Amino acid sequence: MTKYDYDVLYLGSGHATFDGAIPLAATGVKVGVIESGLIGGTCPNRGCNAKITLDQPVVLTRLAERLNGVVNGDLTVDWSANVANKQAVIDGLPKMIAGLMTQSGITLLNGNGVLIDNHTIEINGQQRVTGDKIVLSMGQRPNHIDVPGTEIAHDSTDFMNLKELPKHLAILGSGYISMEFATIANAAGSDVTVLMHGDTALRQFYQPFVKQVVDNLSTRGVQFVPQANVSGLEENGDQVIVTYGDDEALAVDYVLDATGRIPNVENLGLETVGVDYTEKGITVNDHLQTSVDNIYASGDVIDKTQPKLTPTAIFESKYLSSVFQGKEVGPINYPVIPSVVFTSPRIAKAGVTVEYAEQKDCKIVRNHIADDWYRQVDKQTIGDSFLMFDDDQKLVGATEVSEKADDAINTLLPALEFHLDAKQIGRIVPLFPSIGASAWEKL
Ligand SMILES: Cc1cc2nc3c(=O)[nH]c(=O)nc-3n(C[C@H](O)[C@H](O)[C@H](O)COP(=O)(O)OP(=O)(O)OC[C@H]3O[C@@H](n4cnc5c(N)ncnc54)[C@H](O)[C@@H]3O)c2cc1C
Ligand SMILES: NC(=O)c1ccc[n+]([C@@H]2O[C@H](COP(=O)([O-])OP(=O)(O)OC[C@H]3O[C@@H](n4cnc5c(N)ncnc54)[C@H](O)[C@@H]3O)[C@@H](O)[C@H]2O)c1
Repeated sequence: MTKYDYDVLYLGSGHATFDGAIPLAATGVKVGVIESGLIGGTCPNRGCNAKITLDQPVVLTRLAERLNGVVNGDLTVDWSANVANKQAVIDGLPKMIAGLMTQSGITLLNGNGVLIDNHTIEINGQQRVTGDKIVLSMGQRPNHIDVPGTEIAHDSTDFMNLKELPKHLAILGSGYISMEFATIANAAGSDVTVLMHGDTALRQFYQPFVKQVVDNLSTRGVQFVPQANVSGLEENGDQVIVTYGDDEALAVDYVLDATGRIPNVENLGLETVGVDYTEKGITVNDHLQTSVDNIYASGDVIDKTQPKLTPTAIFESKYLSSVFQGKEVGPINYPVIPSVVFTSPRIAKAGVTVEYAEQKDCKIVRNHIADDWYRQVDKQTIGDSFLMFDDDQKLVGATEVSEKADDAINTLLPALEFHLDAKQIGRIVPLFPSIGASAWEKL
């Protein structure tokens, strides 16, 4: 019997918590989860699930565009209906996730938690609860650009809730959110200007592929302003004047600040308790343990080299769950974590990058996959992939730009993660015809 209220107490209820906390509680471990906002956190409520629902009509209109003449009639995206559909898809998720948690025996505690000592969290300055072990999984929040008038700009959550599409939209930054939302807004008819920080969009992805996406968006009317150096935002009636560059000004109806996300580490008592952190998040060792022995961290709030994505948060929460069940004693051993930007076409990647492979003299195979007969079924014209192999001819990296890049990279993950050799690859028989078959035949 523990002398604490809970064996494990989590701060935050996103993927960094619930994927591991649910199986943990199901084993009889006493688990509490403190959440100040919507249960489930960013991904289901204002991230992945919401965004991919808004993106679905883009996929459909692009498909209809490619098959024009085979399919007749112009498709248009109704923004308000798209937002309403998104809401209908995600509305039930907090309740569903809360149900899974409580059914497994987790106690949900509503409110803002602050560490008082290494075993105690105070909720809303009133109730105090204790845990033998504490897991910090507070995630991140949107950055606000540091210029006069920054409060006029909106974040991705605001944007996804807009009832009406802005006629002219300015997006600050050219990372994931900027490029995905530029794609969605442009397809729905908005006049989009992307004000870039430097010269490159989507720095984490292979730049020749990024160029194909940027060029495609440009032909569709999206304006990209490199080195924009935004210096201020000012309201002018219904419009916002964005000043940038050498005294240039742009009048728009709406500004989306997509200049990154910052970890939630302030005003949480971390200093009081002695939990170390940097501006990139909480410092952990290879057991996801913070500088305080009984306090762990999981998900986006960690300062780490792995991408701050849902699959990483899920893997970390499951790892901690195993540690707390006494199953796993070794350090965390991250698998290959893929990433994708849901533009149209999409860019996806996993394993070593093309640049790394070039430096290391790996064998690099380029495939112009738009030539594949299966990609011609829906008339894909943009489609390239690079496959990187080590000296033993084993796949160590892959990246693709295409409408189906997410499916193609997903399908290659077993080869990457388990270093499959030619004989093992020969034992994989994908469904035919499929993206899987098309991807495996290149190995
Ligand atoms: C617009 C957008 C689109 C995205 N799309 C994708 C995608 O397509 N694929 C992908 O893999 N990733 C995507 N991501 C990233 C993904 O959402 C995150 O990596 C993931 O949600 C991280 O989970 P987490 O549990 O670490 O943090 P979160 O889900 O952010 O959960 C943290 C929780 O902690 C709570 N909290 C914070 N402080 C306190 C406190 N003091 N007391 C109580 N509760 C607190 C918060 O309210 C929140 O609910 C996207 C993100 C955004 C913003
Ligand atoms: N498909 C996905 O998996 C997906 C989609 C959306 C978000 N996410 C996650 O959410 C995170 C946040 O997304 P994001 O797009 O906000 O961040 P990001 O890090 O991808 O991009 C931030 C952009 O803002 C620019 N920038 C930074 N400081 C600036 C400044 N002062 N002025 C102007 N521009 C500036 C950067 O150069 C970059 O282009 C991502 O890093 C990712 O972890 C993932």
